[in-house]
Amino acid sequence: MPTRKITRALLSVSDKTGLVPFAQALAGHDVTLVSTGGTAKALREAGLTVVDVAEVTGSPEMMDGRVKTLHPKIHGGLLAMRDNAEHVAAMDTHGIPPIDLLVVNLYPFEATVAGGADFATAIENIDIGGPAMIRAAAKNHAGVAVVVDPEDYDQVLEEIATHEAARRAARRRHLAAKAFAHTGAYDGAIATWFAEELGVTAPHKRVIGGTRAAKLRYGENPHQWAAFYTTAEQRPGVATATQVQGKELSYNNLNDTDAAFELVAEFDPNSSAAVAIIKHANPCGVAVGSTLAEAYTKALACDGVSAFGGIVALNATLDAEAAEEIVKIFTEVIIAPNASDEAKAIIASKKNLRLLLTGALPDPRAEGLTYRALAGGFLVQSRDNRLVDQDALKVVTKRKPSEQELADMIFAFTVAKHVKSNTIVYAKDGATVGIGAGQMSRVDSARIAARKAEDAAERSACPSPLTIGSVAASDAFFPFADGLQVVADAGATAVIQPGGSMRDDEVIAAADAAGLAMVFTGMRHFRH
Ligand SMILES: NC(=O)c1ncn([C@@H]2O[C@H](COP(=O)(O)O)[C@@H](O)[C@H]2O)c1NC=O
Repeated sequence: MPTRKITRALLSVSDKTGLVPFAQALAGHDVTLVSTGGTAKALREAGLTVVDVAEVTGSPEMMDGRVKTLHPKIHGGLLAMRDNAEHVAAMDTHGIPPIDLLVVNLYPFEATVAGGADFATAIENIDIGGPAMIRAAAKNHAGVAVVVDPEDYDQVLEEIATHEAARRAARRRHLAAKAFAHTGAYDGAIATWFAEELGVTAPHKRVIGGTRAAKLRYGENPHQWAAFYTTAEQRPGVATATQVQGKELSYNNLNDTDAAFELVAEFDPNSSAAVAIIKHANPCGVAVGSTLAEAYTKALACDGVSAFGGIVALNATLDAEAAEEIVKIFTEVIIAPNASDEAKAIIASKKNLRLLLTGALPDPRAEGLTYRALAGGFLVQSRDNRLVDQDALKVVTKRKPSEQELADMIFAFTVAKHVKSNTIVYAKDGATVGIGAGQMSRVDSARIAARKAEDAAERSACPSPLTIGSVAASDAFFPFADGLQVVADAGATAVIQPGGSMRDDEVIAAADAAGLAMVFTGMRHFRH
């Protein structure tokens, strides 16, 4: 069906960005403007001639705006098929003027609830007339162009100017698809809010709405396409960050940077500077220190080989001293809450290096959801926002840990929470000295971590691996004493683990026999 020239447009928008110049351009093409209360007022103030929706419907806006456009004279004008004789006759009979262009954006429901609105205010911000019109126009895209995003205004003006029928039809399909995604995400946000209000954690249906933030060059591998979508959550991190410099971020960069920043945010910047270096979403070095430079140097010493091409996350403003250290080796991404001008200038010497600034750290204790796609579905769970506190630890061995051991154990367990299971993390003096990640056997993780510490010692001409005199953290209990024995053989003097194995007694006995101090957290941190 050949698309009709746009001669009549209905504009009803909450976000009035770009509205006036767009409407002026439409008027310049002799398009009749029909509009609702606030939109009409804005257009008239700009000197434009507007037909009120109430004039078309013969019915006033009523019930605090709950009913404005919900009328056959509007919906008939949007839904009538232009090439259907019966539809056209119905328009004639009932005095329904066709609408060729619909420009609607919705009541800002997500922003309203994000601002802490009460229940009644949130309900009033559920747009009804807008989505009804959008869906009607999108269904009838053969006859109506539907615009839900001010970014598309120029595209429509171009369509009007060029009158290229074939391209116009194709574009209208794209606009319709975008419109349905828009109302779908809008309703998804309402449903999610409603479930939260009711305290329902696993509602019968769940909709995840996101807005494309970037088309990525490729996915995890070059033969996979990928894009990055952001939600309304506003959690500081890759989704909210400003990229100060560097190459375009890749799929893997985004995934790794997210892991890095979430890990480093566990450490309160008021207590200590913290740095995490991440590869393939696992840390290859994490440390705290009195300065970021000190923390970075300590983190790098853990596994300087793996750190090459890594992601560096910092829990405080990147300063010049730390920047000088970081640029000494090839790094893909730096993420920090902020950076000093001096630090930015130093990073600028590496033009490909991406620097992301978030303005804030994510709150590791905040509630939220995490998702994982499976074949034919997805898993949802609450975020792992917990961490054992020192007072809840249970000493299970004859020997009690020293203050230093205790501090290192909490540090190591915090890091272990962010390492793929099974994990064993050795730490000493506020720095990881060996990390075993993602093994199918806990014993292997313990061995790999110890082996990596040996390699690091060899590289730095250290007489012995730093696991000697270290503490070890295990993300989950030791099912048998064998894993604990590896840790003891590596020279660790204290162990932190959740406990809860059927064979805890055997594990405790092995720890006692080796003279280790061991504490149970009662809390597991699997991460798959
Ligand atoms: N009730 C209706 O018939 C109705 N029709 C359009 N709206 C919305 O009213 C807003 C624009 O209102 P105004 O032009 O008064 O600023 C738009 O977000 C639009 O989606 C409506 N409002 C809510 O449902």
